Amino acid sequence: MRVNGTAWRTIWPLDDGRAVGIIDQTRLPHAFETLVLSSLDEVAHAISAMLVRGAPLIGATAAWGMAVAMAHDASDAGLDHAYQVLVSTRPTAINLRWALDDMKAHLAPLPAAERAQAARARAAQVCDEDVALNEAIGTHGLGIIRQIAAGKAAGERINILTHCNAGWLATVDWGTALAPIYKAHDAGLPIHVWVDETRPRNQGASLTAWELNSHGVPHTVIVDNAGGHYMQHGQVDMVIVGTDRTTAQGDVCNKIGTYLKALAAKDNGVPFYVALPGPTIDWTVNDGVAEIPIEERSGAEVTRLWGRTDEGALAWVTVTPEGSPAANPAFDVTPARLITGLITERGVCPASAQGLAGLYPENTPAA
Ligand SMILES: CSC[C@H]1O[C@H](OP(=O)(O)O)[C@H](O)[C@@H]1O
Repeated sequence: MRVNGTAWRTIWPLDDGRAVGIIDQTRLPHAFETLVLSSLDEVAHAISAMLVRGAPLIGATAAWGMAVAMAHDASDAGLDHAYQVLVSTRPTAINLRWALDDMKAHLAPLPAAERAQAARARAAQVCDEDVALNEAIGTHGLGIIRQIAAGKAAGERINILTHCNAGWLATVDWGTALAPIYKAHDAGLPIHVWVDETRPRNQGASLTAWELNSHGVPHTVIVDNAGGHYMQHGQVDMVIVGTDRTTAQGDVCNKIGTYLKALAAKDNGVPFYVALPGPTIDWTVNDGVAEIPIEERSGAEVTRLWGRTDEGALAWVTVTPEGSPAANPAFDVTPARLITGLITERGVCPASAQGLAGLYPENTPAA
């Protein structure tokens, strides 16, 4: 995506794959800073500390983490160690395990001397594939937005609510939930986006708003608790969110608060769509609430906020009394029954085993 006229991806190889460059997303929106990750541990920290985040980007970063690791130690022990370090960084987004399993399958059969080059090539392919998947999601999602626009007066604003950040910053490029929005905006449709701030890490207020600002997409940042109110007052034409893991039955695990948005959408007859790239489907689980591990992050993410002071300094502030404990589940699961449709790179389908089987027949067990 372009930032001030310069085309960016969220991650890129350096030093012939012995290092990778990233955008440090913990510094946005107040500072656009890049970092060089030149060791397995630096890559692992970038994922666990959310310098990079978003299911597809976590997978892509892990793939590059394997390439960086192979450049330093391509032995069988080195391969296993790299896998274990990276797979333990964050538990919920299935893209992490998918990418690591993919890399290990490509590398394990090779002689150690060939692994570094093979890892670089496969990691680059994972990134290019992600970009293509997301652009295809954008195209299919644009069709949904056009259908919604057809039901409104010519030129009437189309209001879309999104939660967290599932934009190009959450992927290698294009994004998932925001890809249809970029396509619609670029096609000249009168799009407006309600941006959930998305406590506690404020991926909406800090990242989605920054993305939409950079691309010139009209938007309004709102508190997480305002979405239902706008739906009740006919101010939301559709909801579109991302996903960190979708089950074979169509249950969707996404940023905490997504489930509540889906309940409000159902109650108000607002179409609720999930942008879903194939690698985010976990074909081994069915019941998302029972089976998907929910990451519990530090309570300090709830009790403290990072931002810019009126004097322009970047600082942390504490918003709770000393001694007040805080709980911080990072995701929740939206049951398939609350989802209008899944927007994938292969087309749009119902959130159901049958819907997914129709688009991904190679992954569904024979009847
Ligand atoms: C395109 S998937 C983005 C997905 O990832 C986010 O989680 P996090 O920022 O903690 O990595 C959020 O669930 C987004 O919907």
